[in-house]
Amino acid sequence: MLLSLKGSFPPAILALADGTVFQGNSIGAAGSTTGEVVFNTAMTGYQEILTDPSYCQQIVTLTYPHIGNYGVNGEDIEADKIHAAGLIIKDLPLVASNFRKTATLTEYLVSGKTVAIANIDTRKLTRHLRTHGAQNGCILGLAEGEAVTQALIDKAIAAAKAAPSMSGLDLAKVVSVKQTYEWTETEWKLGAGYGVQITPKFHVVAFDYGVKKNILRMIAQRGARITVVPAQTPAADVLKLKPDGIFLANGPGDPEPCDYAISAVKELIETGIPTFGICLGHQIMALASGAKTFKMKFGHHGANHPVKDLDNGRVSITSQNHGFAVDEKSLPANLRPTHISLFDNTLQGLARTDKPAFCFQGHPEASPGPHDIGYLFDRFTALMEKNKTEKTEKENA
Ligand SMILES: NC(=O)CC[C@H](N)C(=O)O
Repeated sequence: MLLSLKGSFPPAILALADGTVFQGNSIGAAGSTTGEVVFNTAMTGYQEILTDPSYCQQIVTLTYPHIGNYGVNGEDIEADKIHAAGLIIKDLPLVASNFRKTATLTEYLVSGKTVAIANIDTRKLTRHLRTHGAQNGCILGLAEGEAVTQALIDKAIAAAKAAPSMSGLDLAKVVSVKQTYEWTETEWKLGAGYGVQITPKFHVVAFDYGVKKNILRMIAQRGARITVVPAQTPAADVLKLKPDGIFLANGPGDPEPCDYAISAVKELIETGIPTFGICLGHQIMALASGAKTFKMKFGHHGANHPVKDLDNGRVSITSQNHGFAVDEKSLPANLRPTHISLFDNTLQGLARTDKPAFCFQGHPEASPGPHDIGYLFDRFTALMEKNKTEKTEKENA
């Protein structure tokens, strides 16, 4: 199976910045791409991963060996285009089968102009990244009839070395929407597809730092209409929209240079409007509260990460995708740890002790991944409900 596949796809080169070279086959667009090479251990969800804006300028290697076996469809997207800079896999099965399939993975990668490489020893590559840390890489996908030469290998290594470091990169404002828009779509149901929120109780303003659609769906499902605003929207403009709740989205890059977001969030939390942050949003909330973030060695990317809720000892299996984390030693007195990773004890959740604001480092919307920690969306709704009731009582008093 693998032999026939190898014969039908042109060669490709994967070079890491430290000079390590792998050779495989090009299964996406021909051409070259660079980015930070990270590994993701999820067994399914390659389409959601490719379209997750948090993967902007990252090349994703999937440790699950068979990728592409259920093709792609029009529903499993987390954004309107592929955001990952490239894809690295082991085996592309010859047959893709699923009742929702509209195209094969290869067709999707080619139409999305995404460079991808298959037939790579992804276990070896992952061990390398775990030992030496995430690093920049380059995939060179050759055209039909082209052959690998030492000059091309040298070119790929040079491109990997020249790629910008993820530390210090503000990518939230790059991927963010430029215009405000309204969102009412709810969660997917078998046989019915996505629904629409027609009787919203709450109005949520969501900062788009690179938001995944399933987050918006899960908030809408719980009774909200959402106004999604660009990453650089000032706090005053958000307040004009009279939100019942504020949501801080996930997003790519380093949170530290996002000074516009940090100052807007600082101001908004002070107003007492319930605020919930996910991933980059979690890091921004921490920075806005006075904590610090740091770059991890190889980050957390997968759908099998155990996280402990420190309030009740409950362990959830969670979806994760981050390369930075909040430094526990830097927490101010009004920022309380609520969750930790059981893989490496890094911080996974925080809550303000003085304001109705909390955040989570992993991905409660999963997509892909288990739904164990979906209760955080209910917590956000409960905070909005409480705040609304208190406001009405005050007005009526
Ligand atoms: N998924 C995210 O929001 C990622 C946040 C941030 N870019 C990180 O890598 O840590």
